This record gives sequence, structure tokens and C-alpha cells, in this order.
Amino acid sequence: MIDLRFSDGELERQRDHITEFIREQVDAAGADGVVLGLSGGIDSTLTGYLAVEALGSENVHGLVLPATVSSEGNMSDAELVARDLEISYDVIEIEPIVDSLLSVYPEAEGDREAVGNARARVRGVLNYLVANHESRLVLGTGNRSEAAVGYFTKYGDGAVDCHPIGNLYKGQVRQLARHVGVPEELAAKTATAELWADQTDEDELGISYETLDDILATHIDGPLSVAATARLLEVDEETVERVRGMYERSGHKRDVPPAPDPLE
Ligand SMILES: Nc1ncnc2c1ncn2[C@@H]1O[C@H](COP(=O)(O)OP(=O)(O)OC[C@H]2O[C@@H]([n+]3cccc(C(=O)O)c3)[C@H](O)[C@@H]2O)[C@@H](O)[C@H]1O
Ligand SMILES: Nc1ncnc2c1ncn2[C@@H]1O[C@H](COP(=O)(O)OP(=O)(O)OP(=O)(O)O)[C@@H](O)[C@H]1O
Ligand SMILES: [Mg+2]
Repeated sequence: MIDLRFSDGELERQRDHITEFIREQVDAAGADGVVLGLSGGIDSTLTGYLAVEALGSENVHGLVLPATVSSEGNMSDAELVARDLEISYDVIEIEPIVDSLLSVYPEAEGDREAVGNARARVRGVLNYLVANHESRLVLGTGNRSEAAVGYFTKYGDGAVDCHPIGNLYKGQVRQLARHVGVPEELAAKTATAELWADQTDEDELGISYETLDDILATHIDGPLSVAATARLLEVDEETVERVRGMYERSGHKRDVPPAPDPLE
């Protein structure tokens, strides 16, 4: 294991850096604040806290968007975060919208991944409905660990205007959350996309965030080879190769969609 934790000084610098980034993004767009989806999970909770620090409560709008597979605990935590932050928020049930999609394309019914990703995309549509109507930016909540392995829905939770915590590994997200005052029960929660019942990030990815963060920092974002990374972290080379494979296969999600070069 390597130590990716920030020092106290670095935590304060990250906090200033990210809040400044949010203000700059809003100012540059001439927007009237931001909207973000609140899931009760740590990524959206931290992003909400930093947005309120950056812009003030009156300029942050939260959307709590339960599906039938959402746990009551997460949805009540999402509302708790909105109330603690004193931001305006709406609770909108998304399942009728997902059902209406399946009513026109019933072939996808029962396809867990397709329907789960549709839930994430319906949330993206609602975020932009509010953003358009209220002249706001949509804040993304993705972190570096998810982005690097493509663990997000293309044009779902990936459909956003900026990624304030996009340079933090998952462990650093938890550390910064604790530093800015997110309650421990939220900071310590198991990460879940909640796109289907009983889903957890670590089960689906097949690796702990602790190991994933270390491999990303050492091999994908750092200079060490597969073999050197495996030696340093005392993990199998196959584990490092697997992360490298996820990184390479998900490049299309991080890039602008390509078009052919102009004819010469
Ligand atoms: N090489 C390529 N070049 C260009 N496009 C390519 C492509 N390969 C697939 N595609 C396109 O991408 C699509 C697949 O990508 P996508 O639709 O995203 O679907 P996919 O990556 O299969 O699924 C999303 C994954 O992210 C997870 N997730 C989603 C949302 C939130 C969270 C969370 O924890 O926060 C996690 C979810 O559990 C699942 O494991 C294909 O249907 C195809 O349209
Ligand atoms: N029920 C929901 N209501 C509103 N937004 C949601 C909901 N579920 C997911 N989202 C949005 O999708 C984003 C991606 O989900 P993801 O699970 O990665 O993040 P999280 O729930 O904030 O944190 P964690 O990864 O620790 O569970 C959330 O941060 C949130 O913005
Ligand atoms: Mg979640």
C-alpha cells in the first residue's frame, strides 16, 4: 500500500482550489449557480458541500431522484444533506420516466445494465432541465478513480458541465469530505451506484478502492511499469493488468466523440 492521504495543509489547499474552480466555472459561463444530483453518497455530498462553500446556499439547487431500487436510507441522507446545507431541492421519482421509456421499447425490459444506465441518463435529463430553466451549470460528482476505469454511465452521470472532484482518488474524496465537515456516517458509507438492487462499486469492479487507487496512482497516472507496480504494492501482475485494461477500454468515455478527418 502507498499513502495517498493529503496532509492537513494539502487538504486546505484542495478545498480552496476546488471552491475557486467552481466559482471560476460559474463566472466564466455567466451562470446563476449550479444544480447537482444528491444521492446520499459521498461523491455528491462532498461536491454539494464544496459548491455551497464556493457559491453560497442560494446558488446551489439539489435534485434527489429516487428510483425503485434506491434505498430509503440513501434517499433520506440525500435530503438530510440538502437541509443541512440549506439549499433548495426537489424530490422527483424517476421510475415513471424509466417505465415510459420501456413502454416504447419493451425489448430492454429486464436488461439490468441497460435499464440501470437509463436511470442514470434520466437523471441527467432532469439535471439539464433545471440547468436550462434556471441558467445554472450541472456539477458533476465523478472522481478520478471512477473516471479512470470508466465506472460511470456515458451521458448519464457523465453528462455534466464540470468535475470539481475529478482529480481526487476515492480515498481522498473520503478524506476531504471529513475535513470539510461531512458527517462520519456519510463519509464512511459503502459506495454504490444504486442502478440495480444490491449493487456496490467494489463488488462490480472486482477490486477494493484502496487497491484501485494505489494502482492508478502508481501505474496509470504514475510512471511505474506493470511489474514494478505489482512489486511495490504486493499485488498480482494480473490485477494491475486488469486495471490497465479497464482504463484502456473506457477511453471512449473520457474523449470527445470522434469524427473522420476532413478529406484532403
Ligand atoms: N470502444 C468504444 N468506442 C466508442 N463507444 C463505445 C465503445 N465501447 C462502447 N461504447 C459505447 O458505450 C456504451 C457503453 O457505455 P455505458 O452506456 O456507460 O455502459 P457501461 O459502461 O456498460 O455501464 C456503465 C457502468 O458504470 C457503472 N456506473 C454507472 C453510473 C454510476 C456509477 C457510479 O458508481 O457512480 C457507476 C455501472 O454500474 C456500469 O458498470 C456502449 O453501449 C456503446 O454505445
Ligand atoms: N438517487 C439519486 N438522486 C439524485 N442523483 C443521483 C441519484 N443516484 C445517483 N445520482 C447522481 O449520480 C452520481 C453518481 O453516483 P455515484 O454513486 O458515483 O456517486 P455518489 O452516490 O455520490 O457516491 P458513492 O460513489 O460513494 O455512492 C451521484 O453523485 C449523483 O449526482
Ligand atoms: Mg452512489
